[in-house]
Amino acid sequence: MQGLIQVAGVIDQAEADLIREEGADWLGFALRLPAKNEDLSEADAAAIVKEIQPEHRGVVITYLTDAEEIKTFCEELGVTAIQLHGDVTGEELRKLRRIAPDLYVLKSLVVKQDNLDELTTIVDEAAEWVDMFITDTFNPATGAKGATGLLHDWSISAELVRISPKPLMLAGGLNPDNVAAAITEVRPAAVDAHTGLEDPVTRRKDRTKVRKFVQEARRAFAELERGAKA
Ligand SMILES: O=C(O)c1ccccc1N[C@@H]1O[C@H](COP(=O)(O)O)[C@@H](O)[C@H]1O
Repeated sequence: MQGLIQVAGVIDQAEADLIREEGADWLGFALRLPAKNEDLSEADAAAIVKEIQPEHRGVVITYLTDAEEIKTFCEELGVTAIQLHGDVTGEELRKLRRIAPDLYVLKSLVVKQDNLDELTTIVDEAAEWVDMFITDTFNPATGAKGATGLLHDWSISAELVRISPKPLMLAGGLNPDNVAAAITEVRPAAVDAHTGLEDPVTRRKDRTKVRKFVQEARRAFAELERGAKA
């Protein structure tokens, strides 16, 4: 699982193809969000997921918090991984593991200014029931907990990497120009980006940005591994 690259916010088949062609591992589909501002329909997402080959993986990014609803939704879409950005309780995470033991669960840790203690408690309570954590940035101006395009204090994510018994994916404002530095500083198992890979005018993924993001991330992960072996 070390050195994994996810690109989030898939809009359509062409974008999914672009992301796979440029070498990212996982594709994130943002669905069932509170503001109902999804980029694609659930039917379109299911059709794209169906075509994803085993070397890649479709991940649903959502604010759902009810274990039964999450399980049913994943089955409907045909996905085997879910990224939970809502305030899902430990009880629901435990239930989800019980009713969907093969579902790969990522739990978000929303980084604010001074909430390391709060996030540490979430890691302690949730680690048994999830497969990976993802740190993402809170935007106090909008209340958004993901796809903000904003960086957060990487020292918080680095500390969470140190204390977490489960691997951690770093997200929040990553782009081709900062992903290598982020990997070097935080030492995550995975990275993930959405808005930093888009063309600002069309709001679609920019092939050159996705390519450079993947290249830079692969290079930085390889350096980490070399350092770990030395
Ligand atoms: O991708 C989305 O639309 C989304 C919506 C709601 C919550 C999370 C979402 N995406 C996640 O946020 C990170 C960071 O985004 P950005 O790079 O800062 O724009 C993204 O990678 C998704 O995992």
